[in-house]
Amino acid sequence: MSIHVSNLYKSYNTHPALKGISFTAKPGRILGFLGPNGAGKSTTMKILSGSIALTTGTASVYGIDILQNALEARRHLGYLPENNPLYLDMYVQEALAFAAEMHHIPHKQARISEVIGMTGLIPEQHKKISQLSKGYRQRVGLAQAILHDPEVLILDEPTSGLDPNQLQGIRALIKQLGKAKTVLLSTHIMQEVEAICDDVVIIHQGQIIADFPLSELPMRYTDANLEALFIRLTTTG
Ligand SMILES: Nc1ncnc2c1ncn2[C@@H]1O[C@H](COP(=O)(O)OP(=O)(O)OP(=O)(O)O)[C@@H](O)[C@H]1O
Repeated sequence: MSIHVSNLYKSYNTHPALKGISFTAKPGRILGFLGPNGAGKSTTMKILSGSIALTTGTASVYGIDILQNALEARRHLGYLPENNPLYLDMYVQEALAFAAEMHHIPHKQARISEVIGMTGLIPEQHKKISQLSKGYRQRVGLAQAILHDPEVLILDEPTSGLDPNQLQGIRALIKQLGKAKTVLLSTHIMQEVEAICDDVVIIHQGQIIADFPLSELPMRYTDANLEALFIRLTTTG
């Protein structure tokens, strides 16, 4: 019940980006949200985070309807948007203090220090964001997303463009976070899904074409692995 999407439609002017999608992401599990470029992943995540409006349908975060009670739904949600927009001129501590202020977090400095520790930012915490490597910038984005300790995390391609060392660190962090939270994660890296996700939803041309627990892949499909299944489902029909 942590993220529930029901019959969701979204059109950009006349272009239908989502054509009635429904799925559920469950607490304590990481859901890999997969699909080719332009399938509708970011659109879905933006709607859930309240960044853009839906056309029709319903969605809830932590049991709270995102239209009827948008502010309350957002309190329970941490969102890392695609391309992780950050204020490059800010220092790490400053950016987190700004985010803490927005969320009205009590004992601000203690929580910032805690999150800096959790996200492995201690060695970089006194730098400007513009001085950080891409991997550390992702950590700042994640730190901002988890600062208010939301039950639900929406991460739009959190590992894109990272080198293998940075990848490993960020994946370990997401896996750790996923033990206690509901995580909806989009990625194009099938290996990553196999490494950290519990559930898989595949979207293609604005429609859900697969929705299953990863452990059931061999029982449900004859494809050799997730990549083979993804390619078969998104290049036919
Ligand atoms: N602001 C917009 N205006 C018009 N069309 C848009 C807009 N944003 C997205 N679209 C279109 O909606 C569809 C879904 O796009 P979306 O960004 O949700 O896909 P995605 O699955 O996140 O893709 P990618 O993997 O490339 O990030 C695409 O056809 C895209 O061109």
